[in-house]
Amino acid sequence: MELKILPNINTPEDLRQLPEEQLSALCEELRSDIVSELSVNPGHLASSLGVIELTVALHYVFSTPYDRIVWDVGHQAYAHKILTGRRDLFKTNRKFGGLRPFPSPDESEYDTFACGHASNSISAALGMSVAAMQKKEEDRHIVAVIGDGAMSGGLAFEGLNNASDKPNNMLIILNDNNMSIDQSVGGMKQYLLNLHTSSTYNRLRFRAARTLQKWGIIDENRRRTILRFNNAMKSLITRQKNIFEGMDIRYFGPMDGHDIKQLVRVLKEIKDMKGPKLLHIKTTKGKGYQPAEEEATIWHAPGKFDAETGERKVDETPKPPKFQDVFGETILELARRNPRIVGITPAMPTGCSLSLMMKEMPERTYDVGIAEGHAATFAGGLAKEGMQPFCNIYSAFSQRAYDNIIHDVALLDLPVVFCLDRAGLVGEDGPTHHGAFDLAALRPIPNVTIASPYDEHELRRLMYTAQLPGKGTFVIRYPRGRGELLDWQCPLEEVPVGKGRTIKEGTDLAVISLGPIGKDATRAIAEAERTLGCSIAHYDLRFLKPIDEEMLSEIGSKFSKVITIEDGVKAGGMGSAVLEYFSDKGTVPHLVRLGLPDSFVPHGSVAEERRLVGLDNDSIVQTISSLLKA
Ligand SMILES: Cc1ncc(C[n+]2csc(CCOP(=O)(O)OP(=O)(O)O)c2C)c(N)n1
Ligand SMILES: CC(=O)[C@@H](O)[C@H](O)COP(=O)(O)O
Ligand SMILES: [Mg+2]
Repeated sequence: MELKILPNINTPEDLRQLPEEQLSALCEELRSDIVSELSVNPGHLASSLGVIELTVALHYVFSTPYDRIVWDVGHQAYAHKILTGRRDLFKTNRKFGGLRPFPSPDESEYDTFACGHASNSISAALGMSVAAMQKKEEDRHIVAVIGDGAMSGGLAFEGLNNASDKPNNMLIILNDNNMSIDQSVGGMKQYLLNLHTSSTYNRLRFRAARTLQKWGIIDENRRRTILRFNNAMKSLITRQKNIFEGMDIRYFGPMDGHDIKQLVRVLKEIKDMKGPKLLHIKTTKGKGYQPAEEEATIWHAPGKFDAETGERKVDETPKPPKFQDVFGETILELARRNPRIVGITPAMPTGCSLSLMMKEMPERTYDVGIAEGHAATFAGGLAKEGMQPFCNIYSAFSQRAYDNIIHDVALLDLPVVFCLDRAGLVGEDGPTHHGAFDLAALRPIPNVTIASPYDEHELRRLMYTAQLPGKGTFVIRYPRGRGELLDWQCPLEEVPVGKGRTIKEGTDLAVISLGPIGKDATRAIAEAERTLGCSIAHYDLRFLKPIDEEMLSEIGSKFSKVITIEDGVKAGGMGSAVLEYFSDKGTVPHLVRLGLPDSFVPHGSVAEERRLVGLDNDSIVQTISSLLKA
């Protein structure tokens, strides 16, 4: 498509100069631009396509950046980036050193808050709205844009609850495409579907009030009073329980979120209304790009594709499985044998491959929505009554479940297996999504066993071990992406809890690793021995907790130089645990800890991120070389 309007839009101010009649054409140009760019530079496609009209309308009607738009998750904000002066840089989106994966105030004054983890927009926008009132900035508008999936999160409800109670003028836009990454689930989904029935009533109400104003029968103030009064009357007459209205948050909609003309009109009408309000728009995830509309889950983040044909570029050569698939296949295998096993995911069934078990055993699998804290406590309840839950949560999102794991699972010593996927550096999703903190955060919690597999076989064995009787709360963390074994289907055997393994003997120095980064350590050790002519021992700790004191004692007696390698923050992580052990014993070797620094690691490929933090092959070899000379 030839772009005629978009190249002239460098800021939202340029957009606001356009006549309204051109907005629709601009939306089509944005759509075409995003599809063509993402076909070669992958990212979150379907959600962004679904909010193009909304994005244009918001920047057209509101005075951004003075007015604040708070995006929820931020995976839908590509049109926002393009319209806010970042079109030229969009080809660097998600690349190392390039545009950030999600809106970030560090990057642009149009990006107003932290994005990446779902359901925070209402709380953040409420804070901003209350701040505007405190500062007497009565003319500043604050808009939160939240999806139906994110609306299922507990934090969103907490924000709504508070919004109805504190004076504020916030506008919440509920972008309802009836999809999360997978199918939307739960009562809120059903509730929003039912709300559709009130749409005709709302349309008529608006039209009637506008006509009365046009005819000069009522003025603007009166029209607003009537609309407000009508809302109250509607509740009285129909006793229809609209949860938002019931909480004194004025509700508008649902309306077609792709009708740019109507969107602009309605936003203009409601923007200056006082008090909290919610505009419910209905959109289609993937709008305007047929393959994405048809299979929104796949096109949530489709990888590279042919923009013309919609054919995804999938490399078919045989490869080792993704860790998530080893989890998915193994839990299914275990569940066939053990009828007490149930699977839980907070909104990531495809992402963590619990979908495999869901297909065969829908009655024993639970997608609980974007609700990590609930997922953990729900698992606790199941375990308390004798079930054996496997609760799979992405490591970064498990931060939301910290107290639930402590209070509702570990404290009761309940046998829940937490499988933390995407542990360690995740690549292009960047700092919000790196699984950096789980080891350090979970280590101090009593009653918890923490393990990480060296490879796919170990993941299977650890999963088998974790569901055996008496194993208590058990955490298994593993990374995003593929392992290295084509023949990953080993027999399911018990692993001795709290026992590490010697991968190779050596004499000059010991390397202790935890998890699949141990494979990288194995390679670096081989290179160091080859190039430096040294002999290095390699130990796979396997369990962070209970830590293998016997193995550490042996290492302490044999080596004065030790390197620890982990794919998590150094502060409080595995290296810290090893140091604590030696310190408690009174003999501390010269110990170098490799891991993530005390700073947020930016986005890029995993290889680039590892290089940056000193966890790539060359850095490990270099560290070995330096320590040998020390
Ligand atoms: C706390 C948290 N849990 C899970 C995710 C993963 N996630 C990202 S987008 C998304 C779906 C969001 O659905 P919705 O808000 O409806 O937006 P849509 O993709 O439909 O536009 C999920 C589950 C996340 N980013 N944050
Ligand atoms: C925006 C978001 O949080 C998810 O879409 C996330 O990017 C998924 O990550 P994976 O690609 O690792 O499943
Ligand atoms: Mg949605």
